[in-house]
Formats: sequence, structure tokens, C-alpha cells
Amino acid sequence: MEIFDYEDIQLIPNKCVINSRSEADTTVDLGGRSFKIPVVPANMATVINDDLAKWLAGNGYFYIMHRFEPEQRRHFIETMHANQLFASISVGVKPSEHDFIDALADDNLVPEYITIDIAHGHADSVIEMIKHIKVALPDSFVIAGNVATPAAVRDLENAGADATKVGVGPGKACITKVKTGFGTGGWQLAAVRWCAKAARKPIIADGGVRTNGDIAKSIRFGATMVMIGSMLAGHQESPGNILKIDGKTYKQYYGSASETQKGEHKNVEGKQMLVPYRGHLADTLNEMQEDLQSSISYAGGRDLKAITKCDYVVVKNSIYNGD
Ligand SMILES: NC(=O)C1=CN([C@@H]2O[C@H](COP(=O)(O)OP(=O)(O)OC[C@H]3O[C@@H](n4cnc5c(N)ncnc54)[C@H](OP(=O)(O)O)[C@@H]3O)[C@@H](O)[C@H]2O)C=CC1
Ligand SMILES: Nc1nc2c(ncn2[C@@H]2O[C@H](COP(=O)(O)O)[C@@H](O)[C@H]2O)c(=O)[nH]1
Repeated sequence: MEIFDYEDIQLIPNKCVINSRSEADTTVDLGGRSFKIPVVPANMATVINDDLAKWLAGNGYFYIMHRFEPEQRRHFIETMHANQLFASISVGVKPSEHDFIDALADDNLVPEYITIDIAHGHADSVIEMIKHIKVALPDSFVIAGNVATPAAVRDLENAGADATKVGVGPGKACITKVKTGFGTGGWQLAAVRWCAKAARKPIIADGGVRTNGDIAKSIRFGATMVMIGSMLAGHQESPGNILKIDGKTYKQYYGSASETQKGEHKNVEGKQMLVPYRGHLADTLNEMQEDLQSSISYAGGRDLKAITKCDYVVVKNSIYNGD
């Protein structure tokens, strides 16, 4: 297998066939809905909250609500549905989560998307949860993760997952690589490619995206959707307060397995940090869309499919040389 990461790859331009980048179509389908761009904010407590979920769903973006206020999820689904918006929630795998799914089914409260969100998603516990959801809530689109190998993708798909999420340890707030020695940190893009070759259903590339160009690279190597944490934290609308330090403005970003999130120092695999304040989320998402439209034009096509076909070179760490 060829090993590389985002910064090692450059995509090679093809002849342009459109007259304006505005003609390039960045939309993507997932679970029977069409979304403006193939980007989903990470289901982390410093990236998404109820208000953002409503705004994203109402403005043509995919979202996944985090699972760190478990008792709020039922109300969240009801509120989204009352506003005619799709509900997309996260669950874990503990027995109480099986009970939660049963309770939703009993009340015919059906989230359109359910993401099973644990660190080591290639696990019997996840396979059992997928099967449980598929029996109790067969109309929910199930995303399962996180995983790092084709074998994991196949096992979760065979259990009934409608999409899998790839990425163990490449995240900005992640310390899995140093704490455990495992993961896709440093070769996340190659892992996405490896997994996508085995996948029969959509893959969500999760973690390690540091520039807008990395979104196009994820698509090139087989991702249908790209999950982004640190680059989509730090906005006016992001959870948390704006902090001013030495005249600079920041917001807090912390890992879902950090001590800050867990409230105790147990099985910690995440850290907390400050990310620069970035203004309004809508502006960042618009810029991602514009940059993807440019990517499509460089790929020589009219939509995201063109990016999946373009050639590339591996030039180790080349794009930052000379900057
Ligand atoms: N994408 C990534 O690289 C990573 C993401 N995270 C994020 O952190 C959050 C917390 O994750 P997580 O700790 O899994 O969630 P939980 O604390 O809910 O753990 C899920 C379940 O899996 C068990 N479990 C967790 N890790 C392992 C393992 N390595 N081997 C066997 N069993 C395990 C836990 O038991 P027990 O606690 O008793 O072990 C628990 O029963 C999630 O949002 C996750 O996405 C965390 C690390 C890496
Ligand atoms: N190893 C850990 N990974 C984590 C933790 N919390 C979240 N995550 C993963 O990171 C991505 C976001 O990555 P980014 O590079 O875009 O910032 C997120 O979607 C999770 O998969 C954690 O505590 N430890």
C-alpha cells in the first residue's frame, strides 16, 4: 500500500470545461438527501450544538449532533421534526444506549440519521448496535465508526451500516497515536483510500483536514463526505465563549475523549486547545464551497465526480516547501 497524507499529495489539473466556477456543482447525496457540500462538522461538543444543527439542516448542510448530553437527544429529535428538519444524532454502544433506541422505537420517534460514535469502531459492540438499530429503527440511516481498515469497513457494512466513518487518531485534538501507538495519524488520506477500495457504501473521511484543498483530496481518494473538527470550531456560532489573550481572539476546542469532555482522567485520548476565532461559520462554509468549485474546474469537470478521476502525484511534504 502506498503511504501518504494530505500534505504529500497534489492533484493534477485537467482541461477546464466550464466558463465560470459558479457552474461547478458541489452537491452530494447521503441517505436520500442532497447537501450543498460534502462536509460535515464533527460531532463534538465544541463544534456543534442545537442551534447550529438547526441552522445547518435549514440551510442545506449535513450535520451530526454529538452524544454528550444524552438526556437532551429525545427533545432534540422532536424539536428538529417540529421544525420540519431532519434529525441526525449520535449514540454510543453501552446498554443504556440500546434502551434509548428501544424507547425511540416505542414512541415512533425516528431520527433520519444515527451515527454510532466510538473510538475503536471495529468492535462487536458496534456490530451489535448496528443490528439493534436496524431492527428497532429500520428507516434510520446508520453511520458507524470510527475505523481504519478495509476489514472493519466490510464488517460494519455487513452488519447493516449504511456508511462508515474512517479515521482513528488523525484529529487535531487527538492523542491516540502517542497514548496507544495505534491509528491513521500521519497516513489518514492513504487509509481513506485503502478503506474506500473495499467499501460498497459511502465513506466519511474523519480527521486531519487542515486546508480546504484537503476536502478535494479526500473526495479524490474515495470519501463521499468529509468530517471536520478544528477548522469548523472557533466561529462566532460555535459552542463556547470567545477568549481574548494578548489582543488575539480564540475559542476552545477539545477532544471528545479529553479530560475536559469526560470530567475525569480516565482513558483520556484527547486534549484541549485554543483555536483562532474565525468569524461566521456561514462564511467559512461558503469559502469551502467556492474552493471546491475551483477544485472541480481544475479536475476538468462539472461536479464532484470529476475530482474522483483526476491524476495525482505524491511529493512528500512538498506543498509547504517555500512558504
Ligand atoms: N476518531 C478517533 O480517533 C477517536 C475518537 N474518539 C472520540 O471520543 C469519544 C469517546 O470515545 P470512546 O472512549 O470510544 O467512547 P465511550 O467511552 O463511550 O466508549 C465506548 C465503549 O467502548 C469501550 N471501548 C472504548 N475503547 C475501547 C477499546 N480500545 N477497546 C475495547 N473497548 C473499548 C468502552 O468501554 P471502556 O471505557 O470501559 O473501555 C465503552 O463501553 C467518541 O466521541 C469518539 O469518537 C476517541 C478516541 C479516538
Ligand atoms: N483521538 C481522538 N480523536 C478525537 C477526539 N475527539 C474527536 N476526535 C476525532 O477528531 C475528529 C476531528 O478532527 P480534526 O482534525 O478535524 O480536528 C473528530 O471528528 C473525531 O473523529 C479525541 O478526544 N481523541
